[in-house]
Amino acid sequence: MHIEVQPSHTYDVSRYNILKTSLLKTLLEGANDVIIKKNHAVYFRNVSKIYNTGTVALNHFDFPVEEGEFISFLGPSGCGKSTALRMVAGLGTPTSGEVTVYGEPPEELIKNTNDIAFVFQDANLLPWRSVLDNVLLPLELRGGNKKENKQAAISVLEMVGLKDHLTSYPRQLSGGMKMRVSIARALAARPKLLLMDEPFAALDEITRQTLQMELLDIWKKEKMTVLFVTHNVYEAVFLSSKIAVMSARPGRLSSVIDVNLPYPRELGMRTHPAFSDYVDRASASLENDEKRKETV
Ligand SMILES: Nc1ncnc2c1ncn2[C@@H]1O[C@H](COP(=O)(O)OP(=O)(O)OP(=O)(O)O)[C@@H](O)[C@H]1O
Repeated sequence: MHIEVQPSHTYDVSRYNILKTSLLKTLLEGANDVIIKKNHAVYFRNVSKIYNTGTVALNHFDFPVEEGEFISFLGPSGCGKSTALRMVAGLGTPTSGEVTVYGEPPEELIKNTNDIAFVFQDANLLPWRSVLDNVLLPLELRGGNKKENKQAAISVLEMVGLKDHLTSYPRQLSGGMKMRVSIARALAARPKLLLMDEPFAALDEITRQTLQMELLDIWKKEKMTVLFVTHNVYEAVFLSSKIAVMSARPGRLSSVIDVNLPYPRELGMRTHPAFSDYVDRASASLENDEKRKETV
């Protein structure tokens, strides 16, 4: 006999143990193969994506993401990182295979919940709205209590260090500040899953490092799952609990690297030999893939 168990979205240890106990009973009564599935925030199951131009952006991409992880998608330009991320946000569907978020189609969650939020490389702020009003926008679109919405927006703006700029306009902000507003806007509705597509790529190195630290703080505080697209090996190692290295187009999963460096991560960590080892492993995985491609 073969039994599969999918625990509910919210990880509840006591329920899980009761489940295990009753399964054990079943097992003793005759089952011989029990699989307890982990809670998955996102699951790419054998996903392929062929655009109508004929471009194969993803090819049999298979990757589970557990709740609470910080995952980076690392890979060369055009390998399908954004395509994969956009599908998780319900912006595009697989040609074959399946993407689920908390076991459901992402379009359903986008329609019915605030569970998924997206931060793009460009902050995409509305120039005629103040910082506070930009962050309020998605909350207003969802309706709800005006006073509570305002409180929620102010609270996330405090979290990203912008509480003194509520009435400023985007033209008065630096690139780093604009990105902070964009992150605050994504966080305002307290998503469970934050999707980030090269959010720091256009920033100078110092601002990028500061925002990386702040993002890790927020991730820990909010207990979210983060999917983060980057080309940058150092950024991937510094931020991630796990790196999904993708091969050049058509995008496949080339390797998965568990980054077992402790959190909180300090900037000084970048000079540690263990950090360099992970950078070497991720770089080697990217290079091997390039070589494989050349010999095909
Ligand atoms: N809407 C589209 N129609 C046709 N082709 C597309 C579309 N979007 C992306 N592509 C192609 O699919 C491939 C993967 O694109 P994608 O943007 O997912 O890659 P990426 O890894 O995120 O690249 P980059 O790191 O340069 O942003 C590329 O060849 C791209 O040109």
